[in-house]
Amino acid sequence: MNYDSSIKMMGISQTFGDKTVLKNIDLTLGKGEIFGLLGPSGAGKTTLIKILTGQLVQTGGSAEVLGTDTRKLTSSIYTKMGMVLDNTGLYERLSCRDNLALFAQIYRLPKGKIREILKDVGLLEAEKRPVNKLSKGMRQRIVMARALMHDPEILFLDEPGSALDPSTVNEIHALIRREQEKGATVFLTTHNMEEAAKLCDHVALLHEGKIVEYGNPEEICRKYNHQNRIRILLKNGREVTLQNESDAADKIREFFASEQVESIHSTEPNLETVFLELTGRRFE
Ligand SMILES: Nc1ncnc2c1ncn2[C@@H]1O[C@H](COP(=O)(O)OP(=O)(O)OP(=O)(O)O)[C@@H](O)[C@H]1O
Repeated sequence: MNYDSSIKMMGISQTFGDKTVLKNIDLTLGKGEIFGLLGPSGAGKTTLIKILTGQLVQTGGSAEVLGTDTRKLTSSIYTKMGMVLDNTGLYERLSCRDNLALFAQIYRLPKGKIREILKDVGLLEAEKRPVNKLSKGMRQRIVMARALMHDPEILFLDEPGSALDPSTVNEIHALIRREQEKGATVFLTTHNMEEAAKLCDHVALLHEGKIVEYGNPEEICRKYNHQNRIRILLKNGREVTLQNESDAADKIREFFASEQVESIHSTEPNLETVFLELTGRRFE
C-alpha cells in the first residue's frame, strides 16, 4: 500500500458522555520520526493512543496508520505495529524467554530471535526468571523486547520512562533511538518534558483536548525566547544577566579576559515553561 505518512489524524475528537476529551486533533507523523505527545495527567494522551491502535473508536474525525483507517486495522497491519501500553499483558509466572516465545510464535519468528532481543535489552542472564520476579526496570525492558522483537514499522509507547530510574530510562531511550535508526516511526506519550526534549523530532503539547503547540522541541523553545538574555555565573558567585545583543559579546570577552567566568547559560525557556506560558498550568 502507498502512503506518504506513517500516521495521519484528521479532526479526531472524543467525548465520553458529556465530557469532551479530544477536540479536533490534526497531526501527521512522517516515516522514521520520533513524535512525542505531551500533556499533564488526564490530558487525553492514552485516549489518543487507544484510537490510533484500534482499541477505541473515536466519536469524530478519522485517522490512518500505515495508510489504513484505524477503524479497519487488520492483523497484517498489527504485525507492523509494536506497543508498550499500560496493561502490559505479560504472563507473570512464565519466564522472560517463554513470554517472548509466545509472541515469537504469533509473529512466526525464528527461535534465534528470542535470544537476540533478550541480549539487545540486556536480559539474557535473566531469561529463565519468571516475570513476577523482575525489578520494575527489567519489567519495562521485557515489555520493550516484546514490542520490538518483530521489527515493527510503528512503535506506540505510552509513558515509556515513567517511574523508572535514570539509568533504565537511558537504556530505554537508546532502544527507541535504535528502532528509529532501523527506520521505525515512534509515537510516544509522556508528561516528562525533559524526556521529550531529548528524544523527539517533533512534539505536540496537549491541553484540555487541544494541541496548543506543535514542532521541533528546540524550535519551540526558541520561538518562546522573548527575553533573549544570557546569564553568566562568575567565579566569585555573582550572577550577571545581559541582553543578547551585539554589545554583550564585548562584556563577555572582558569577563573571560579577567578569568572571572564560571559558566555561561542562555535563558531560553524549556518546554515546561512554554506550556506554562500557553496554558497557565504547570505539568504535574
Ligand atoms: N472509557 C472512558 N470513559 C470515561 N472517561 C474516560 C474514559 N477513558 C478516559 N476517560 C477520561 O478521559 C480523560 C483523559 O484520560 P487519558 O487516560 O487519555 O489521559 P492521559 O493524558 O493519558 O492521562 P495520564 O497521563 O494520567 O495517563 C480523563 O479525564 C479520563 O478520566
